[in-house]
Amino acid sequence: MKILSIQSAVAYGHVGNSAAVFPLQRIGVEVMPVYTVNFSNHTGYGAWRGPLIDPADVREVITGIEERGALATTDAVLSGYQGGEGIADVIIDAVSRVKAANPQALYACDPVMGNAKSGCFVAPAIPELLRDRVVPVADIITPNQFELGYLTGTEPDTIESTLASVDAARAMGPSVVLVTSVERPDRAEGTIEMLAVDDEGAWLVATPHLPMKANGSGDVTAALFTAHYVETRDAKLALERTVSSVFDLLHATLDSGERELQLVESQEYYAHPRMQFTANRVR
Ligand SMILES: Nc1ncnc2c1ncn2[C@@H]1O[C@H](COP(=O)(O)OP(=O)(O)O)[C@@H](O)[C@H]1O
Ligand SMILES: Cc1ncc(COP(=O)(O)O)c(C=O)c1O
Ligand SMILES: [Mg+2]
Repeated sequence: MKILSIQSAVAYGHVGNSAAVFPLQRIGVEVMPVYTVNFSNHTGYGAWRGPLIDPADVREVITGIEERGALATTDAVLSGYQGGEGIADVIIDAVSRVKAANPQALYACDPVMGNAKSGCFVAPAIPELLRDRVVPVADIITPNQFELGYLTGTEPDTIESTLASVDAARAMGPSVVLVTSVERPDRAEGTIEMLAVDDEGAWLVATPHLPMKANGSGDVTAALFTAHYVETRDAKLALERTVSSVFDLLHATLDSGERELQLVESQEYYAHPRMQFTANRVR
């Protein structure tokens, strides 16, 4: 499998492509990482250095890949943190070029905006661009509950209202929706959930809620889910593999006492997910 992954890069730590590429490679995916920013570290530190990449330069890199003939064998495009507002058009254009070369290819958009705790952490124009231009051309989206609410102008809360928000998102274009960090009021105490919905149904999986918030967990989640879904076209199985790997990665990170994801140390959890959680059909 080959994935064109258009995301941020950081030198220190693991978010964006610096979180997505290695787990994908470890499960055997050929990744073509294209960078939208080249930062020293993620923005959660409050201070960082390094450039946003000019959208024209991002486009050039993709054109160069196209000239190698690689788009015809690209199975998926994955996009995440965009940095500047000019990147949305570059992503949309890349998706149409990949789909022209390989009509079977899927586009997975992780609509990175923020989360319920920190609010929005991207440039002000990005959420609207995602909602109005990018998400409508996606096949798969992987919002957290906060991002799902923004995209659909709803307030997902219970399982019923979250499913209704997912239906609103699916009406915008994407047929597959993975909602991360679902925190419905009536969940089992001490748990956090993830919900995957496609044409075949909807599945919810719960794990213990660990006392931590690691930047990049969403980026690893989006990458693994995309690869597993593209491989199996089975939302339940893709969800169970993803949640297994991500939970063990986060647990190892918590145990380490480090702030950054223990991405490399956790490599066996991607290659051989323990499958310790079962997803339940909710529709
Ligand atoms: N504190 C936590 N405890 C357990 N799992 C977590 C925790 N934080 C994140 N996760 C897992 O990682 C997934 C993606 O993380 P999330 O925080 O939703 O992404 P993002 O960083 O994009 O907001 C969640 O759905 C959940 O499965
Ligand atoms: C440069 C960069 N890319 C990506 C992300 C997305 O991280 P997350 O997976 O926590 O949504 C962040 C968040 O801080 C970031 O600063
Ligand atoms: Mg995210």
